[in-house]
Amino acid sequence: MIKKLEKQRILILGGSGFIGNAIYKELLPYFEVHCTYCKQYGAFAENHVFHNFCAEEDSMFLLLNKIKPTIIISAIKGDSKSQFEAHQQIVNYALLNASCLVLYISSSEVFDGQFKLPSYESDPTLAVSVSGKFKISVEKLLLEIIPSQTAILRLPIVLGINSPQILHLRQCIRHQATFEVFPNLVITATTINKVCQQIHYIINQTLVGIFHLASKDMVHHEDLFREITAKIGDKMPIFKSVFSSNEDRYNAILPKGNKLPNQHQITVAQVIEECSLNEEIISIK
Ligand SMILES: NC(=O)C1=CN([C@@H]2O[C@H](COP(=O)(O)OP(=O)(O)OC[C@H]3O[C@@H](n4cnc5c(N)ncnc54)[C@H](OP(=O)(O)O)[C@@H]3O)[C@@H](O)[C@H]2O)C=CC1
Ligand SMILES: Cc1cn([C@H]2C[C@H](O)[C@@H](COP(=O)(O)OP(=O)(O)O[C@H]3O[C@@H](C)C(=O)[C@@H](O)[C@H]3O)O2)c(=O)[nH]c1=O
Repeated sequence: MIKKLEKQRILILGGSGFIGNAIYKELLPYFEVHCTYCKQYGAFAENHVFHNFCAEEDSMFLLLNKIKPTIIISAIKGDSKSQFEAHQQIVNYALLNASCLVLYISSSEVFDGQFKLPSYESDPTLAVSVSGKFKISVEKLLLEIIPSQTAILRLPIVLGINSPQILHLRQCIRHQATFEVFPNLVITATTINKVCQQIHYIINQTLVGIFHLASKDMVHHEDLFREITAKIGDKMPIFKSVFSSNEDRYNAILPKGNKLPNQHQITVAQVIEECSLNEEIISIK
């Protein structure tokens, strides 16, 4: 039995989601972990460590004072005003609890307004999408007010054998359906297993700052999915190439100034390998 670190109590906002639930499963054997869900009552209402929280209806202040977390991981979706207000409550709570660590799951979308080059941790953010601008606003809120308690975890597209994207790809292969790819989009990628390992390490080391939890090399979006498909088997979906410009466009975040140790890094080849594990393993999982 792995000894739980009694002192830490973790609250995962969005613990019913793809990323949040994977983090929950990763940390559960080691820490006291609480999660929130919003609409997925069926799956989580009976679980006593899952608390119903929808940002536009419920009070983050009450939730935080009920759970009294020492680590907060924000993995909720949405780019509304209520999500921002919820994060303002998180900041107020952290100001009163100086040892509380806040991990914010951000995204490569914070750089979707500049596409000439890949982006590094210290590059100025620039977004054109609503979600990218929203994430920048939360990053700024946390970094300006509680910088010594904040870890900004920027993620690229997160894959893995049970990830929504790969399950969608397998469906498109099975039913010969169209799968959208971007031939001139240069991205980085990662897997949910690697993200969970990295977040576990960041918590154990109580690291703060900005992290690009992405592959250390880049790939064209279309090539990534074609290579995964080729490794899965000899059937293909109908790849629908979507061109948004003639020359290469980057939406790639690279780790550089804040790298984790080698064993916590990942390459595109490793992402492809992990995503193309055969289905038998999926059924065991
Ligand atoms: N998936 C990816 O590849 C990447 C994701 N990210 C970011 O990670 C975060 C989580 O993404 P992902 O796990 O894929 O998303 P999911 O849609 O799988 O999960 C979203 C979570 O947020 C909860 N939620 C939805 N609406 C609200 C609301 N109004 N108030 C409170 N909680 C709400 C959901 O609860 P419920 O389902 O119970 O309603 C769920 O727990 C997002 O911020 C996303 O931008 C960043 C980069 C890549
Ligand atoms: C849909 C779309 C995506 N993209 C880019 C964005 C991203 O780098 C890559 C994959 O986007 P998808 O929406 O297909 O991936 P997907 O995994 O569906 O979406 C995730 O992407 C990451 C980056 C996030 O930040 C998450 O919030 C989530 O949006 O393709 C475009 O350039 N144009 C588009 O029209």
